[in-house]
Amino acid sequence: MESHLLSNERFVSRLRQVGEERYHDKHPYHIAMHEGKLSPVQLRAWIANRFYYQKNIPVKDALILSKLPSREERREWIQRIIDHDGRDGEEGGIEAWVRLGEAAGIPREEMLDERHVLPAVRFAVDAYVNFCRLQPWPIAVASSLTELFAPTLVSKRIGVFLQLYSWILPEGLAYFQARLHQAPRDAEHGLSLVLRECRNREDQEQALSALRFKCDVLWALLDALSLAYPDGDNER
Ligand SMILES: O=C(O)c1cc(C(=O)O)c2c(n1)C(=O)C(=O)c1cc(C(=O)O)[nH]c1-2
Repeated sequence: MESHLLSNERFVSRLRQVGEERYHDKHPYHIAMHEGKLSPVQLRAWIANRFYYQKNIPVKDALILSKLPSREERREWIQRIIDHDGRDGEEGGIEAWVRLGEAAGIPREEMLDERHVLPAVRFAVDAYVNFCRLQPWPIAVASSLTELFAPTLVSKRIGVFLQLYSWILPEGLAYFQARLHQAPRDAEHGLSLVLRECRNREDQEQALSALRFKCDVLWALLDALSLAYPDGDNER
């Protein structure tokens, strides 16, 4: 393996390359979603399973928060937890995701009691939380850098849902709208921390591996959905 430090420019381009190769927008289930080809059953299954990812995001962010060395860094990072958990007067992303489910016809209690969450989805998401629990914080932060690729996709998804899944009530899309400004801010902050902290090639390679691992988490989630909700099977 090469051992020289990558320039910031080269390092960022390697990080982006990970997304180009294996971000979840390349998964057949995701491609079908964005082509309007998912049945209501398949799309509801995606929403109900992604809820388990959403509810665990602030948990993994709290684990990272607990390791950040300075007050300034914690002050910035804590916003991610507030974005998802909300606070008085702000509903937050988890509640917005429940409302997305309701707009798609999934009763609130069915989202909250996790009855639709597939075992492999649970294992993949738990693996992400545990990765952030166990890894050094700059590597855990690197795993969040899928957020570099999310905004373009989420902005496309708003149009896709409005046009191709018009049976979903448009007020359910508030979650995605909020992410359009939250995700670029989070990605920029995360990237600045990773660039600052990864000061040798080994660290940089670990950060790249962390990002590949995270892409695999998102990919595994869609693999599980493909298996449980194959094309042409609208009964479950
Ligand atoms: O809908 C998506 O395609 C998508 C992808 C990702 C991602 O790439 O991990 C996140 C989100 N959405 C998202 O809404 C979100 O809050 C989020 C937080 C994180 C993270 O790892 O910290 N990823 C993502």
